[in-house]
Amino acid sequence: MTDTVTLSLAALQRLLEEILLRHGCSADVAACIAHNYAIAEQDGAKSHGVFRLPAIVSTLKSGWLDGKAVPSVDDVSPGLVRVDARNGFTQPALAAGRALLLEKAKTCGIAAIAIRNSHHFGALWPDVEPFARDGLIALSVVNSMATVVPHGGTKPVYGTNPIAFATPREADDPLVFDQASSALANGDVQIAAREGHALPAGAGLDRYGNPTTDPQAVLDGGALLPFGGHKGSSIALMVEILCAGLTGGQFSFEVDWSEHEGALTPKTGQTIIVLDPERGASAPFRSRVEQLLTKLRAAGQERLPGDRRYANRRRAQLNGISLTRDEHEMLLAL
Ligand SMILES: NC(=O)C1=CN([C@@H]2O[C@H](COP(=O)(O)OP(=O)(O)OC[C@H]3O[C@@H](n4cnc5c(N)ncnc54)[C@H](OP(=O)(O)O)[C@@H]3O)[C@@H](O)[C@H]2O)C=CC1
Ligand SMILES: O=C(O)C1=NCCCC1
Repeated sequence: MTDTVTLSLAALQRLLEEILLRHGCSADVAACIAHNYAIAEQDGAKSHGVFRLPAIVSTLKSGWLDGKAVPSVDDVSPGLVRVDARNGFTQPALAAGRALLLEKAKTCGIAAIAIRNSHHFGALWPDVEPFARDGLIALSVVNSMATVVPHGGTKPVYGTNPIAFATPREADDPLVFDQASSALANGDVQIAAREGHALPAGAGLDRYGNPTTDPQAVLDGGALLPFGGHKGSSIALMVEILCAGLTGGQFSFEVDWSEHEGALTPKTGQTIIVLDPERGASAPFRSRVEQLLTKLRAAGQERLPGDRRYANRRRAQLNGISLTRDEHEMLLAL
């Protein structure tokens, strides 16, 4: 018996959809979330692919997250869409406001969507890459639950607060980066604990505020550090302000699921700003992007953000998505 099971994207998506339907999601929500986690797995986002399904199921069972929520979309101004996810996942809330956001960005050249009362438990690039495929630049931020200390502090206040950016290119796939503002994503700490790997130095603190490379010590009441000291800390601060202050959602430190045993997803907010480069740029935008990327390659940067992910995607499109037998059995059990 082999140690892996290979599935097509469609087959993985169907399996995830069935799990979500069985645990109380509506058909629309199940399809949207299954797509999101299947493409994350396909592109090699191990920390935000099928790995997340047990925690999603446990959260749905706890009653903390509403898998049937119907988002409400509010056309606030020529440049702003607000969406109340009504305690559902973020991705269906984004899908509900997306057409209006695109229309505004095309009309004004710039527009934003501010989503609140929303649970984002996945990777951010699936949110921004499609905007770049529609010819727009997109910048997105999400906050989560307090697991990251501010620079110089010992108590967690921030989430791992990722930021993602996508821009169209001349002929290639969009250029996309998507990164936590902490030294590591919490998902990678969980994977390190499960697999018995040490964390890199400078990523975590134990419950007493001492530096540690033990992932379990970080998970048992410890915390993560921002990447790059005060610089990552300020990015996490900005993410909180854009995701909670602006949207009306909660700061990471306000997330309180204590009355919902088994809850693991953060109810916070997400903001995405999109720009139409055809309206704003002073020179042909896409060729200017290519000039910069050519210069980076010439300067010795062999790998651009997104290269690994696109390579995984191409491999999976040819050969299917490979899950370990344990991962596949975990999904079947759910
Ligand atoms: N929902 C939430 O609240 C949270 C979600 N996350 C998600 O976790 C995922 C992982 O985050 P994180 O661990 O910080 O990401 P990584 O550090 O793995 O990667 C960050 C970015 O840098 C790129 N990159 C990595 N290595 C190189 C390199 N050597 N040269 C050039 N570019 C490089 C990656 O491209 P590539 O993709 O091609 O490897 C990616 O765009 C993200 O998808 C994020 O959205 C994280 C925190 C919270
Ligand atoms: O990996 C992380 O860090 C997180 N991912 C999903 C949401 C919570 C934080």
